[in-house]
Amino acid sequence: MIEFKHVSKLYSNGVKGLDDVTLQIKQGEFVGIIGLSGAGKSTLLRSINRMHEITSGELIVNGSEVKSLKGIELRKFRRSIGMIFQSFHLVTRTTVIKNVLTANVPDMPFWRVLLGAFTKENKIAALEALDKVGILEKAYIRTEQLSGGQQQRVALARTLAQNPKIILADEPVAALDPVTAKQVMDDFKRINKEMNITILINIHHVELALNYANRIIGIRAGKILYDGPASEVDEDVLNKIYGKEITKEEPKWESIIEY
Ligand SMILES: Nc1ncnc2c1ncn2[C@@H]1O[C@H](COP(=O)(O)OP(=O)(O)OP(=O)(O)O)[C@@H](O)[C@H]1O
Repeated sequence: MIEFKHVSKLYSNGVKGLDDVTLQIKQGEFVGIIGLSGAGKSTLLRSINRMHEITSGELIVNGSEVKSLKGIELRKFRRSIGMIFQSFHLVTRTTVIKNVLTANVPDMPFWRVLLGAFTKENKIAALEALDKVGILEKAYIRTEQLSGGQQQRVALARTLAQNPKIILADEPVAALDPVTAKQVMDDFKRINKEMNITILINIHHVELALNYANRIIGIRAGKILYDGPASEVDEDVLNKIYGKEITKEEPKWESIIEY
């Protein structure tokens, strides 16, 4: 359970990243966070694993008050939350499996890290994670030889190898073409359903958000303007979030519906 109670985030330049946010997200939910550029989507997402510090209010994640975590506790907490970025964050000069195995580094003795001596269990877990995202056969290929979509799947496998309860994905498909974006969203959906991992995705593409997420959080200037089922997001809700005329079906995404 993720619980925001009257959470605000004031950046040092005076910008309100979050403005009195109160919401609860239960284990296993698939949430799409939408809003204009600069609305506060990343701030909301990144406050959950304390990449951003909140300035007031209370944020409780799986029973831990995020603000008060320190040292080993904070590291352990962060390990229970996977993070996926738009730009994959992989070491492309090395193999796919080595990238996935790096998920274990924080728990390994230093000598093992130095020697790159991963245990048999680590390797099996890495291969299982690659299997879950459908790219097991790429395990021993250099990562740079993979397409953008495949690289995002490697990033997802690395996160899964960490056994997270929550995955935070910050614009995970923004750098991908529409067809590949849909495939990566399918991976998120499957992982959410089969493993009951909570998924929170920041996403610019409204139609993708509505098709994949069960719940939509619409944010504007740090304030939550909509929080409810994806099925109830209509054009009035979108106008409120975006402050302009916007339709549910953006033309450029039409092609992938039929794909
Ligand atoms: N480190 C920072 N220092 C000062 N202001 C910041 C910082 N990070 C973000 N902001 C400001 O806080 C507001 C919310 O930013 P945030 O990155 O959360 O928005 P976003 O909705 O994720 O935008 P985008 O879709 O462009 O990524 C913006 O006005 C932004 O300029």
